[in-house]
Amino acid sequence: MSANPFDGYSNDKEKQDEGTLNNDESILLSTKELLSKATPSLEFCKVSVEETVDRLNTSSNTGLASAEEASHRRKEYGPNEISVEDDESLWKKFLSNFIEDRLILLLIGSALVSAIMGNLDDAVSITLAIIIVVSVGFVQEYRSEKSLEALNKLVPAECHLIRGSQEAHVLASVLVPGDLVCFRIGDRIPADLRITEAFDLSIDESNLTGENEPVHKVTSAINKETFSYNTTGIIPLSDRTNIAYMGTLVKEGHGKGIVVGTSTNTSFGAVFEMMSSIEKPKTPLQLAMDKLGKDLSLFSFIVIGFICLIGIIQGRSWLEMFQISVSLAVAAIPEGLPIIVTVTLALGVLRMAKRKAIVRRLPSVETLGSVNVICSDKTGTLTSNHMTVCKIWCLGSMTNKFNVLDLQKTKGVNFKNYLTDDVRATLNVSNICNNASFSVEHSKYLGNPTDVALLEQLSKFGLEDNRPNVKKVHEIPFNSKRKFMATEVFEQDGTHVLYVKGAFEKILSYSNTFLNEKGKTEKLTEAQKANITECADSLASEGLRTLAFAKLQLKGTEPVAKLTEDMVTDLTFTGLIGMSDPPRPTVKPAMEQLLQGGVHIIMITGDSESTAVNIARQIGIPVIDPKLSVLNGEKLDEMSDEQLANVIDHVSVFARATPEHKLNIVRALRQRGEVVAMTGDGVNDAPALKLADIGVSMGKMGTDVAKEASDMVLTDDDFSTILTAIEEGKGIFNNIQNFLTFQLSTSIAALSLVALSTLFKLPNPLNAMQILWINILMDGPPAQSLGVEPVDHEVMKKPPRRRTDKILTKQVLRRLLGTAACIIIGTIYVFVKEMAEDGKVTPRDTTMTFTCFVFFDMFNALACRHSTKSIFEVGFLTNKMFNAAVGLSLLGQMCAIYIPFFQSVFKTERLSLGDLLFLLVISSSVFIIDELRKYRDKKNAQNDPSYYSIV
Ligand SMILES: Nc1ncnc2c1ncn2[C@@H]1O[C@H](COP(=O)(O)OP(=O)(O)OP(=O)(O)O)[C@@H](O)[C@H]1O
Ligand SMILES: [Ca+2]
Repeated sequence: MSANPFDGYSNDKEKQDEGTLNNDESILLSTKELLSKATPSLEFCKVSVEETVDRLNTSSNTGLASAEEASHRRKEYGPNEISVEDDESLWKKFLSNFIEDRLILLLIGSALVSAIMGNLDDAVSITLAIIIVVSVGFVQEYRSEKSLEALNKLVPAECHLIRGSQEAHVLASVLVPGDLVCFRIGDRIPADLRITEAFDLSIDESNLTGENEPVHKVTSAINKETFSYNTTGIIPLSDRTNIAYMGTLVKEGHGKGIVVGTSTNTSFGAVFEMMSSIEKPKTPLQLAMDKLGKDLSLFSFIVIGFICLIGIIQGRSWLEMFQISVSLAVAAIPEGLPIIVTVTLALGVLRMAKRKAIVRRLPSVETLGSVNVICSDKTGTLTSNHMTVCKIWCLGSMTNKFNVLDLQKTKGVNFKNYLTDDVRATLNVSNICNNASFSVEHSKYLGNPTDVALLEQLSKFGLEDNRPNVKKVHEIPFNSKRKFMATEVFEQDGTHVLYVKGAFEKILSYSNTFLNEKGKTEKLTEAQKANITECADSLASEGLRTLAFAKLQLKGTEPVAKLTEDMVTDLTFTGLIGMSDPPRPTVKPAMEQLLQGGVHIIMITGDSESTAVNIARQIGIPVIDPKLSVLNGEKLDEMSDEQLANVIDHVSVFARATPEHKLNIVRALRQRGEVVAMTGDGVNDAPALKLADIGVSMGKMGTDVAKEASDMVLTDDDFSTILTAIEEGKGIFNNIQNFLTFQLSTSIAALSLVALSTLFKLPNPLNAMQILWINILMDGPPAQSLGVEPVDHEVMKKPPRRRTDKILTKQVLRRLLGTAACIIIGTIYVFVKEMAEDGKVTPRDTTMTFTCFVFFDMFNALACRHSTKSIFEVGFLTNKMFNAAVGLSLLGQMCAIYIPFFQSVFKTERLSLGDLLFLLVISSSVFIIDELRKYRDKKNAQNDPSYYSIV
């Protein structure tokens, strides 16, 4: 659906098996050539960092010198955006509609035949009708295109830029060659970069190369000789290991790079241009509508063929039969159906965007109404991921869990007095083992929120950022699987130290000594370890995220050759820090509503059990018995998939979960046939977001990786927006059912009317032009306006729709057949009555029949605004577009019977006021009968609490 340059195609989405095309392989094959195009990354991967800096006249520390320089370059290279121009002109598109539709061609043919036979009147009217039919279709198609285009602009890409030694968070479109960009785990690369700094960096390039394994990236230049075997002399993309490509995702570590190529000068730009020419696969609903359309066409063709045959056997005029048949075909075949569905979906999605939920893949709209399990991660989704350090605890100076340094309660206290050696050391580890950085522009720290919180509290103790005074040589970056981070540095005096911070169980299991309040290292006894664990648990059960800090004196004056995880052992524990991250205020009420609607909610978090349970209770996720309702990562590891599937019903909190656990949980749920929504913000959520039926990510604070993997982005980061989205999703579905009821009943009525009159040897009650006009009502504005009916909030009371439920349910079919029957009987009655008066068919008779049908249709549309509620409950004024569409249609009908020119086109006559009133009374029957049905259903369902809509 998207033409967003930063929205790559996913190539491993399991949910694509639902009938949508997965033609990635062919895309990749055909893009191979494009990718070997010589982009700047090819030139720069062969040269050193220094030379890159030189050639682009920039700096690998401070970036481009000034904003003037940048704007100068921007003039030369243009903005870093990829847009696809549609070069076909509107006129061409409009004209092509006349030739592409075979039925329209037939109509044109019949107009020509009429003209040749000297029947100029007919020829003119048919031509006019054709122009109107095509124009209405064209306007709708154009609207659908425009609204789809608007969808693509909803999620702009951002990046972390250093320019003139100032750091800032900016839109990716401002980048120019020479700019210095920082990126870390979870980010999307904003342009083609020559990497200048890399810490354990690996990047997922699958959307460019199709290779699923992330590529390890380095800073050193590529040696030309190594690739001499390649006849073209072009180094393959996957071998340019010092280049970070635009649109790829950082899977591990962090680094910096200099922009070498922007917009179309990147490899992604080349692929994108090609990709945008490929049509997006249709959604299951659209496919179902296409199929329905085809089935109906076949059916109508058979009926029309039959009518035509009988008519000719009866000796009616060839030309008249031909015209009637073709117009009937135009009318009865709901060619407008798929397009109305698309417009309804697209408009619905735009409406959702206004309510802060951006749908990235159209099919999710259909799934929203069926969600019955929501898995949510905690940090950043249920909480705001804005951490504040609350408590510090060190073994030496505080000894037990009742004695904790509380940074919040003791206001007005001078914390400098509490700087015992172990507290100081803990703060120092939290400072050095940290990747957040200060942005002057935003006057705050940017980076991982945990890291940011740790730096923010230093000033309370009168401490400054000590990182400029040490030399960092290696790092093991934090990730959710590892759950710790380690930094190897040389202090100013040359001491060689490893600083470590992370989940307290981890750090504690790697420690065998601790630092006491005097700064002496002591052996850590089992009892003391138990004491630390108890204290960490006590902090966590207050809902605090609890980290442990430790260090290790390293030997030697040279950096270790390679810093690996197994070197993180025999650590000296320094202390614990607890940070608060309170739940978002809107989460609790949203949870209540979801639970009421029968949705099962599961929290899956990387945080500890106690923290998770505390937060779960705060937001109203039921944790009745922690033994049954809470599972942690270790226990999960011991379980088979089957065991997991068996217990999952009772579990509401999963703690210490790794990304794989999150994935397994979602998989287990889906295997049980549940429709799962997963919400998340972090890199650790991405795989599960992808697998879930609907992945929902946070737009403001969420990582690019999570957004990329998700189907829907919440731009306000507010969990309760999911409710809105589900509501809209259900509403859209109802609207589609409603206009289907309207369209199909009209279509069946028109078809049957002509068929019956032919069968009973009556003259045709409607002529070709009249049928075409009815077609415009049926396929055009009135039908479309039913698609924008505002959502009824009560839709949330309805239980989730089953995945397998059809759109045309028995109830819908029964309803539309009933309506059609009513219209047919009413119209035939009027026709026969008029005809009986003088014994032959006069223009007055057809005018009465024609107007009767149109009035019927308008009342039918009114009845179709809601499937179960009376229009008096829904309100006559709640859908403005509907009133406008119906008003216009009626005005059109009046023109058709009162204005001489149109009278000659439609072969009509003026009717008296009495006639109109008579027709209104007859045609309102369809509306009254439907109101009675609604009343009866409501009465019958009075005792059913979930009753909202039986359709
Ligand atoms: N920057 C960091 N450095 C070191 N350790 C960290 C860092 N951030 C988090 N941790 C530790 O790792 C644990 C797991 O973090 P992880 O990112 O997997 O999940 P989370 O963010 O706590 O929760 P959720 O999955 O709900 O978003 C945290 O509870 C914390 O103890
Ligand atoms: Ca998270």
